[in-house]
Amino acid sequence: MASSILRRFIPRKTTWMYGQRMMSSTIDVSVDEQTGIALMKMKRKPVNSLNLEFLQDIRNTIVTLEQNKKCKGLILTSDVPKIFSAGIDILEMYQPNEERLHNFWRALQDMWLQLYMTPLATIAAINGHSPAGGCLISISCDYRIMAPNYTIGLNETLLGIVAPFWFKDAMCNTVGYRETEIALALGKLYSTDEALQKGLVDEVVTSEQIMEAAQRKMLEYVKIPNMARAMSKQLMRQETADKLCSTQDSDVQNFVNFCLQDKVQQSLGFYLEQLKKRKSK
Ligand SMILES: CC/C=C\CCC/C=C/C(=O)SCCNC(=O)CCNC(=O)[C@H](O)C(C)(C)COP(=O)(O)OP(=O)(O)OC[C@H]1O[C@@H](n2cnc3c(N)ncnc32)[C@H](O)[C@@H]1OP(=O)(O)O
Repeated sequence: MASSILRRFIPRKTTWMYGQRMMSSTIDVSVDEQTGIALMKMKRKPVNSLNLEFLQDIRNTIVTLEQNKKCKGLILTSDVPKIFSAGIDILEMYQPNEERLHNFWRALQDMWLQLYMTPLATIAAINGHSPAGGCLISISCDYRIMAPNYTIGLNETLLGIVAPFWFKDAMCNTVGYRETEIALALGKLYSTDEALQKGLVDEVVTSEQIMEAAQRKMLEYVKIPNMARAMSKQLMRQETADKLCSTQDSDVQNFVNFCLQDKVQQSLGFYLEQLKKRKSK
């Protein structure tokens, strides 16, 4: 399965395990050993934005769960009200330290490869807004359930930046070429209903029902013989993952060069200002 990918990365250990519970400062995980279903709640306040350490924590958690023989499925959700994840922490890209910027992008790549190719069945219970990197996490799961009145999409162009090819590939694999082309150009944030209509999410239920719906669907997944299910996933996804695996270093360098451009820094600074202004209105 993803073992060729997994062997290449040895994650930093920051997640603690107490019996069936794992904790870090940004993630809460519990494993139900009867059903084989793990629940991971993201809790990096205020908006679950993805910084270097948070990305490493997410990846470590997936690795640890993969090593737990009793765990077959993972439900990802948020503990922050109304926000699944605000995507990449913009402060990682704005006025960055160059070495950290390298490490940050590598951590994002590694987290994505781990999540996208994990042999665990994965369901995103999207209980809040899910722009950009939040959308990437969602579309990297096997199944998506979303609560009403939130938004999801790859809105990078609105920040004056560009979704990398592997975000684009994951989106294309989910909603198709033409929809992705429109979505990326316009930085489209879909409402929950639009997302369902376009196949960006698979199911819509109320916030109150979302965990029950995710558990119900996950029971369907974990009932399937594990190896057959995991190999089918690999069949669908390996080619996409390999595209990044074979170009990880140059992808990091492209990202760093892109971010360090004055124009990009100006756009990010402007976007951050807008976020603050919006808040004070
Ligand atoms: C070659 C390739 C090059 C580049 C590729 C880069 C790919 C990038 C991928 C990304 O993920 S970029 C990030 C995109 N994310 C967004 O655009 C989301 C922006 N945020 C929002 O829209 C909203 O904050 C919200 C998520 C809808 C939540 O709204 P709410 O009203 O509940 O909160 P508020 O806006 O007041 O935010 C609280 C607090 O958090 C800060 N914040 C929000 N999002 C981010 C973020 N992504 N990174 C860092 N900080 C963020 C916001 O400024 C507020 O801060 P403050 O309390 O200090 O004012």
